[in-house]
Formats: sequence, structure tokens, C-alpha cells
Amino acid sequence: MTSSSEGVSKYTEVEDEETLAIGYYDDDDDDFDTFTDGNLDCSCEDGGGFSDPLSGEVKPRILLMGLRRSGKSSIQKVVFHKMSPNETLFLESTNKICREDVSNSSFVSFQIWDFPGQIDFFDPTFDYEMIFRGTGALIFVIDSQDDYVEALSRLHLTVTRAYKVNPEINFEVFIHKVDGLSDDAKIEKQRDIHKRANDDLADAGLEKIHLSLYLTSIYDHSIFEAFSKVVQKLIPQLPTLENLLNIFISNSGIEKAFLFDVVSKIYIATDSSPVDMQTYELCCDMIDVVIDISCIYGLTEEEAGQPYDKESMAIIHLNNTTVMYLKEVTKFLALVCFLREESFERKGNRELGRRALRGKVRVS
Ligand SMILES: Nc1nc2c(ncn2[C@@H]2O[C@H](COP(=O)(O)OP(=O)(O)OP(=O)(O)O)[C@@H](O)[C@H]2O)c(=O)[nH]1
Repeated sequence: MTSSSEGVSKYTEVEDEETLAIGYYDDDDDDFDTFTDGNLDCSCEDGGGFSDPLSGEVKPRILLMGLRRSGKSSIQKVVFHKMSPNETLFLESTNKICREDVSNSSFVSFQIWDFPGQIDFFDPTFDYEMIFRGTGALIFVIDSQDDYVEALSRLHLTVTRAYKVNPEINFEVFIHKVDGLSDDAKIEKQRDIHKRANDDLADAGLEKIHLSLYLTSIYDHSIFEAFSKVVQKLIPQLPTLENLLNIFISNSGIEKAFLFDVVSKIYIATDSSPVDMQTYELCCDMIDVVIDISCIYGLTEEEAGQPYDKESMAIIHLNNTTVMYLKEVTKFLALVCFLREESFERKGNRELGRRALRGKVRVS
């Protein structure tokens, strides 16, 4: 694989991996603050007497629930704090609800609430109605390497209670830690969990509740892909974005286009052709390469901590005649495209693509 990257900013000393993830630039004409720990506003509270800190705010809430040690905190740390998967081995059990504000852009803007596995949120002193009322998505994490009978009954209880309070919640089930399973075992687990969970709902007369199942692991890109899908459902502009990307690819010889949040590597939209895991992984790798190269060679001292800016773009020629093209769209968003070499080399098309990348797919 050969790669070329232009304009990926100037060099600065990078102290640690977290700097890469959170030290992005502050754009004057953008209202959003730099994505720092300040924006990843984290706070933990006891379950009892929990008041609604969000009254008046419209940010959707994503709840992470599931039994102890199922992997909830690891998911949050890996996706939003760039923690390496191996480091999660040392995470302590969560004993309070941890709230985190994720405000990367107008599209990726929500709160994540990580619940301790052992919490009894149906305790009468615990205001679960308040929690479910403002919830956009409830992610229930099941440890696939463990016996999941208890997890399924907990899932049923959680979903039925939550649905009664707020039928608009998206119920997302992460069949997690699948890295230890063969492909056949993964499919079998998913089929079994799907059947048992839906049978339980049908027995309760609640077959109208829809559960979306995902096979996830923090040791590969599956967790980012699953989180992308959860977040996409909370973006009201998604159909418009998809439509824009469809128009864009139909006019430019591009085969596949993604709009990425570069900080979390969540893709917030793509055109309507199917997404395969390998394509998604390539996009994530390309974002990493751009940010790494920019940090190492791109930043001057004055611009320290701004590895992604208006000038950021990169072209990577893969060895299978495919070209990958990345271009900054807004402060935290990147357009990542795949096209054939011959389309890329056609000068007219290349110019058209550039103009489109610069102007057409502007997202406010
Ligand atoms: N193999 C594997 N292990 C994982 C994965 N995700 C998390 N783990 C491990 O699972 C263990 C528990 O993870 P936590 O994130 O602390 O689990 P939790 O659900 O937050 O636990 P509580 O805070 O007790 O509710 C850790 O040792 C993680 O390293 C995964 O995808 N695969």
C-alpha cells in the first residue's frame, strides 16, 4: 500500500495517545468547543435520589446497562477515551452511575450513562422513570463468554420497564466479547439470544418491542461499527445526509462515501449501498494515519494540538486499484471515499470530486 497525504497540518510533540484523540483544533467559525476532557464531561453519582440534571436540555441520552463485568465501562473507554483494549483488564467495577457528555459536533452530541452492573434501579428510592424518560437509546450488554440466562432475564425486565415509561427508546443489545468465539459460534449465539429474548417479550404480550442485536468486541472494529449504528438512529438529519451522499457519489465516480466523526471514529452517515466491515476498518485506519502523520510531521509549535484542520486531506492508493480519499468537512467531520484508480485519474472527475469535497457536501 502506498500513501500520500497533503496538508495534514504541522508538527508538534505528541505526549501520549490521549492527546491525539482529544487535542483537536478549535475552529474560530465553529461554535463547538475543542474536544477536550472538558467536553468529555464525566461525573458519577449514586443511584438513590438521582435528580434530572438535564431538564431543559435536548441532548439524547444513551444508557449502558447489563450485568457486572459484562464490559460496559470498557466499551465507553475504548470508543470515547481511546483506551487500548488491554488496559480495560485493569478497570475497577463501576459503583456509581457515570455520566459523560460527548459533544463533538451537532450530529455527535449526546450523554452516555454507564450503570454499575449491580445497581438495583428498580429500588423504590431510585427514580428510573426520570432516567428512561430522557433516553434515546438503551444499550444492554451481554457477555457472550458467560452463561447468559441471568442476563436475558435482566434484559427482559429492563426493556419492559423502560418501554412502559418511554416507548420511543431504541433497544440495542450488544452480544459482547465475541472475540473468543468462532464465526459459527457467533451466529449461533446471536440466533439463540434473539429467539429467547423475543420469546420472552411475546410471552409478555410485548412483541411490538424491537430489539436490535450486534456482535461486538473491543478487540476489533465491531464495537465502533455497532456504536455508529446506535448513534445514527439518534440523528434526525440522517435521511438527508444519506441522500446527499447518494447524490454526491452518483455525480463523481465515487463508489462509497462515509461521513466520519474523526474523534470517535463513529460514522454518522453513508450512502445507501451496503457497508462491509473491511471497508469500515480501512476508513478507521486511514483516519488514524492522517492524525498520526499530522501529529508527527504536520504541526508547528504555535498550532500544537491541532492535527486536524481545514487543510486536512489524504489520498491512499491501495494495491487493488482502489483509491481512498479523505477530506475535512467540518471541525470534527471527515468525508472518506472509495473510488477506482481510473475514475480518480480522470482529470475532470478528480476536479469535480475536489470541488464537491470542498463545497457541495457542506454540513452545517
Ligand atoms: N475478551 C473480551 N473481554 C472484554 C471485552 N470488553 C470488556 N472485556 C473485559 O471484561 C472485564 C469487565 O469489563 P468492565 O468494562 O469493567 O465491565 P462492566 O460491565 O463495566 O462492569 P461493572 O462496572 O462491574 O458493571 C474487563 O476485564 C475487560 O477487559 C471484550 O470485548 N472482549
